Amino acid sequence: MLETTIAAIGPLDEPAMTAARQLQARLTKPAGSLGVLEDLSVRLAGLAGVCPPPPLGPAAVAIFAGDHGVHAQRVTGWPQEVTGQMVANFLAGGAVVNAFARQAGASVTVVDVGVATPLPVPGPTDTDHGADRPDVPRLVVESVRRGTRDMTVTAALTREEARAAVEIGIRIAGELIDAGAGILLTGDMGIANTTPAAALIAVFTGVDAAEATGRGTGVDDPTYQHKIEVVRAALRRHDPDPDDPLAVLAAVGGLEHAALTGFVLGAAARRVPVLLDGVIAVSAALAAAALAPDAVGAMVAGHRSAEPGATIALRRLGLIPLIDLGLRLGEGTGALLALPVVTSAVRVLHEVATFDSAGVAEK
Ligand SMILES: O=C(O)c1ccc[n+]([C@@H]2O[C@H](COP(=O)([O-])O)[C@@H](O)[C@H]2O)c1
Ligand SMILES: Cc1cc2nc[nH]c2cc1C
Repeated sequence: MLETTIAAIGPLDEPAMTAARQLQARLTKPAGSLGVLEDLSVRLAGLAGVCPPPPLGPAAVAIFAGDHGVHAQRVTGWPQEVTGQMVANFLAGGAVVNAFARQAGASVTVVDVGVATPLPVPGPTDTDHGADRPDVPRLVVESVRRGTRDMTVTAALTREEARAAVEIGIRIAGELIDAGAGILLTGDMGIANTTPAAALIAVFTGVDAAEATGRGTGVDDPTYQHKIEVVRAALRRHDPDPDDPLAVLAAVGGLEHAALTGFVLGAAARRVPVLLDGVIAVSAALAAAALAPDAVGAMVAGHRSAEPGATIALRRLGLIPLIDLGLRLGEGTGALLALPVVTSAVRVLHEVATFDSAGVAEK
């Protein structure tokens, strides 16, 4: 499934992008005055293969949740149980992501790819009502294992586990698109997951652990220095080859990072835009780009996370974040805030009059 997905990912359509650029030049506004939105509209036309690209249709956020063996190295101030407890909060509709999803009109799907603790939520039969109720968060349990292994001791995942998680992400993307989603948004939940995100960013971009690592949920100075050393130790132990992205995900990744990699690939293969959230999403996007370089065409950077690694990853991907509000929450919150910017970019191509049609004089 991974191989067929990668094979289905192709470049942006040049004629559609040319048509979008020409249309932008005829709309009743000074050329270039919509800045990044103009480039975004051109890329979305290239992804759809038609200008204007179809209106985006329903948005779906998928929150991939997992736990991390490296939590044992004290890289975060939060207990591991918070991952499962927040999953319950997402399903109850009480998290920030739920408030933002209601504001944006997006559905919420929570995917347990590897939460360590038993979920304090009702069984699957009590939660599958979400399928026909887009306003109700839905739980999908696809646990590969109950948390990764400690990457400072051994590989976080086997290659097979990493592949399984990637393929879950591909499948979730396909299911959401089949159910009508026109844009996918990434979300993540996993106490300690900024540590593997930093390691992935260091491997795929070649920067030092100290540059890729941030404070995550907000650790103090000694813990931050220790966290950098933990990332460094994992990189030294595994020395992962960036040309073998599955091996990188297995050595120093996480189950939600791997699933997000697949989610991005799945969107790209179906030529549906995928709006990236924070540092976990962009670390997974680097893995997706390493597996399929053309997948970058489907990626839209929702925001610039406060985590320093996010900026490094976005620069490598050549993506400009749509908003920059100092967010560092995850869950998909930054992607949801950026959603109206993306829909507005498409709306411009559909709704704005041309100089000719509106009788406005040109320069
Ligand atoms: O999205 C981000 O850029 C982001 C930045 C910092 C923290 N987070 C969230 O916080 C959790 C991980 O933080 P930590 O400090 O435990 O590694 C995890 O649930 C992430 O969703 C998310
Ligand atoms: C409370 C809490 C909520 C979160 N949402 C995403 N990551 C999180 C981490 C914590 C600690």
